[in-house]
Amino acid sequence: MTSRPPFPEVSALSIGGFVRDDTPTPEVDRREAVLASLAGTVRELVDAAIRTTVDDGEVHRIRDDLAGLVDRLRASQLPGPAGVRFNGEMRAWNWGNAVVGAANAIAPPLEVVHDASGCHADVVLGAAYEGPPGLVHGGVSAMLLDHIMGVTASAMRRTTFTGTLTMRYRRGTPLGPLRLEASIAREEGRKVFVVASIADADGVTVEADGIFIEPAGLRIDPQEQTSA
Ligand SMILES: CCCCC/C=C\C/C=C\C/C=C\C/C=C\CCCC(=O)SCCNC(=O)CCNC(=O)[C@H](O)C(C)(C)COP(=O)(O)OP(=O)(O)OC[C@H]1O[C@@H](n2cnc3c(N)ncnc32)[C@H](O)[C@@H]1OP(=O)(O)O
Repeated sequence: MTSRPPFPEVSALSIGGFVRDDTPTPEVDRREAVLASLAGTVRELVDAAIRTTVDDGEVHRIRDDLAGLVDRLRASQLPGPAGVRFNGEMRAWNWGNAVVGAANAIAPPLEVVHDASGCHADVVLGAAYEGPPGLVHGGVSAMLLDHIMGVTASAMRRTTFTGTLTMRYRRGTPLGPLRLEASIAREEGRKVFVVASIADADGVTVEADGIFIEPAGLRIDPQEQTSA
């Protein structure tokens, strides 16, 4: 769910839990589309469950039907979470990610676009993301900003973790269409300082700044990269 700038090839097979997986990109794309289709319907289910007013008996019948579907999905499962994988073309996939995971109905999902100044994303948040009445939960705002800021800091060419994240909630963020923007303010060694915001049609609702750190052990040595 992330558009990709060019990424230098790395020779290492797996780095810090990021798993090198040589599934060809067309096969990754095909499977991702299948799982995204399922997640889209599950997302509809979440919204429908929150907002349903059908009677109790119907709720119980639907629950029983859904339990059967869960059993069918459980027929073949990964042993743990989906993780992050990438192939030799640096096609990365993190289908369980809480913010952008294609297979994760909890993720809005955010579709992050890299632009000249950093990253942006347009997203529509519905009833599943509510905190105060009609407004986005503050933790959800922080989660989405953390992700887009992390992606901005890493620019898909290095791995960065959130070190410190500071939020300023200027006014309530209404559920509905929103725009997130993030850019790098400055860098100091392994520290990347990122600023970001969420805005609705009337302007900025949340501002954030954060320090994202490239862990020493995950640093990609430019000498290790090849252009072949
Ligand atoms: C490699 C190939 C991979 C290919 C993969 C391709 C694509 C990837 C695709 C998808 C990626 C998916 C998702 C990623 C995107 C977004 C995710 C959102 C971000 C997150 O959700 S991420 C989870 C939450 N995050 C954590 O779980 C961090 C836990 N923590 C740690 O892992 C360490 O704690 C760490 C790394 C933070 C530091 O560890 P460290 O050992 O490197 O740090 P060290 O002590 O050496 O300090 C070095 C300098 O940073 C300063 N410093 C240290 N800590 C600081 C802090 N907290 N705040 C501010 N400054 C700090 C020092 O003061 C010093 O500064 P100075 O040099 O000036 O003295």
